[in-house]
Amino acid sequence: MIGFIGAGNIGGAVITGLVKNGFDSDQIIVKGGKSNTAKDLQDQLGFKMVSKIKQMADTDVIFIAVGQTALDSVMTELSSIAEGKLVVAFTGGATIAQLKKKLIGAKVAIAIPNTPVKVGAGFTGISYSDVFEEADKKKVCSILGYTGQVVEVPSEQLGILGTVAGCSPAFLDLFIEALSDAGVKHGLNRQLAYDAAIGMAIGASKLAKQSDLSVPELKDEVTSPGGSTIRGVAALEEYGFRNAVIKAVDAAEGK
Ligand SMILES: NC(=O)C1=CN([C@@H]2O[C@H](COP(=O)(O)OP(=O)(O)OC[C@H]3O[C@@H](n4cnc5c(N)ncnc54)[C@H](OP(=O)(O)O)[C@@H]3O)[C@@H](O)[C@H]2O)C=CC1
Ligand SMILES: O=C(O)[C@@H]1CCC=N1
Repeated sequence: MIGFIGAGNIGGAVITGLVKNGFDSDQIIVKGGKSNTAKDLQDQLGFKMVSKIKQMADTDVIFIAVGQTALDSVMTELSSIAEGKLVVAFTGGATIAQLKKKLIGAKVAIAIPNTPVKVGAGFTGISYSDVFEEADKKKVCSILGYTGQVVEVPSEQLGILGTVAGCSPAFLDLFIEALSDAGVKHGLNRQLAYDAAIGMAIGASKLAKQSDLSVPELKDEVTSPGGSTIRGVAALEEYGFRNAVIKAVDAAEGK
């Protein structure tokens, strides 16, 4: 059995990705918060729910999907049943030391999934505490693997990886929205503009993943000499697109 404490945006996305991609919902126990969010998801996906964390004693892996403000009280409640379990927190800014201190006897890890986990196309960075054995890592990856790629990184790189993969769906959504606005400005209807922008983002990403060419070489393939694309690229650079993206990452990192 696996448990989730919190089923909000990211907890709910991971649970949805698991169940929609074949993980048995009977093997999932969820403890939700104060609102109906977790209950509403249960109505769609059919997992078990409990009202107290101590009722999750039968689980061997627990995912904590609450924010920083709730983390401390959740860990206090979890500590009575944590021994021997694998506990993976999604909480941004949490540290392995912080988890280890409260969850005595548990093997702790921190993971930063991104919202595409919901459709099995996620990218999750994960850092394990030193007591994690290969078999433990395999167990966690075999679960999160239902939701997409899982990549282990040293804990000092988890923050930036979490920003580049975890915050950036919002940045890409902003780009898609802006591209669609531009299409509408030039006469496309809104739906067609979104279909074109989203279809392009999926296709260009798939090409970048599968092609032998590098990302700049793929860009060069689109920019015909004297053509329209290079004029657009030049305008993006003139308005600081690359710098805006780097500054967005700096800001997300608190720098
Ligand atoms: N959103 C994202 O893309 C990502 C978020 N994260 C991190 O995950 C954490 C949560 O973010 P996010 O999902 O966006 O936030 P949400 O507010 O959407 O979800 C948090 C959930 O925690 C629940 N909760 C609060 N207290 C408890 C409790 N004591 N027991 C059980 N559930 C509880 C809340 O329930 P209720 O509202 O019903 O009280 C809420 O549904 C943050 O630290 C964030 O940094 C990490 C990766 C990606
Ligand atoms: O905005 C946040 O804090 C979280 C971390 C990664 C994505 N969302």
